[in-house]
Amino acid sequence: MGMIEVEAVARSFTVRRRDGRRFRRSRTTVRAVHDVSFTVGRGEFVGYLGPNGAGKSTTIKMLTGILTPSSGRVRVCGLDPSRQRTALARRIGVVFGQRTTLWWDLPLLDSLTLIRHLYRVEAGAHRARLAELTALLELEPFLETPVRQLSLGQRMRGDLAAALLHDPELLVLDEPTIGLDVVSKATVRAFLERLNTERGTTVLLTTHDLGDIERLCRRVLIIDHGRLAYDGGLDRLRAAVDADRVLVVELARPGPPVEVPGVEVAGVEGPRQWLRLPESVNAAAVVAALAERYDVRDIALRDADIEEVVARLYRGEHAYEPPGRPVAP
Ligand SMILES: Nc1ncnc2c1ncn2[C@@H]1O[C@H](COP(=O)(O)OP(=O)(O)OP(=O)(O)O)[C@@H](O)[C@H]1O
Repeated sequence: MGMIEVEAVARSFTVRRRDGRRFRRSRTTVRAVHDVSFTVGRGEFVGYLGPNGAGKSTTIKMLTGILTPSSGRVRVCGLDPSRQRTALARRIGVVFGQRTTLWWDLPLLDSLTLIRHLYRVEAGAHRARLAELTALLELEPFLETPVRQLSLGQRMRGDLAAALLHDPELLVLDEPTIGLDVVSKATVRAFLERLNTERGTTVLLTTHDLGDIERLCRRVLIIDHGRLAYDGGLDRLRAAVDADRVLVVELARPGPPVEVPGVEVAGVEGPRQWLRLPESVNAAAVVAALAERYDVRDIALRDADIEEVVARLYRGEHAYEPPGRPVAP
């Protein structure tokens, strides 16, 4: 059984639009999520990405029981989220980077204590877990500070603790590093990595931050216009969009495209040339061949970076086909 099971799920919204003329309204249907299927197994760390308005929040709301799907089937920890929302809340943790679940006017410690009653955690277990999370997230210096006075990074650490006090099997994160400084981001990422590898907590992470993805996710799902555009490893994502590495060669002087077996010149600009290296070609051999035949000033190998890969995918330059099921145009 998967920790998260999403089967042919769709969710649409009816929106009323006011026409130019007064009192006239027209209804249109927005398909926020359209025929999405995926399974997340226990212990996975999965990134859920897509451009603005793609349907990420709608999916997360269906997984946490805030929204009911228009059609299809959702199971999280074996439960139907919209029907068994309270039971599910005891088994999952949810953090929205843009808003806090902590009590604004109370010291952080009071919030974390109150949460025990919300989830009906036994006092001894709560005390132990609070001590553990306080150490891991370095909360000690600001436990007595009212939440409103915390920095964004401190507040996020507090929110993570709040979401994890009842030791959930699954943690769902919506933009947890948004607006954080470099140091706070690093702390949060290191913590999430430990949570997943050492405690085995399953994590589903929505983010626009590709650093989060590269650092943490072994698998990514990409949603675009409400449809799943990709489901696979980070490496396969890179490979699917562009298997080629690019060699940037700086020659002593401008000239015609260089000729090296197995290599295609993708661009020439004065003395600089861009060479595509298919995966099968050994970069060192190409560099050696170039140095032998040409007057080379500089050479740099550039890996396709994930940012570029995802951007291309968003622009639809690569269509993902789920196994056995072609994607409709
Ligand atoms: N309650 C709603 N009523 C009407 N339309 C909605 C509602 N919620 C979402 N939508 C629409 O559904 C689509 C998907 O929205 P959603 O918030 O899921 O996207 P997202 O991927 O989370 O985007 P972002 O990265 O900007 O948060 C959008 O077109 C949005 O306008």
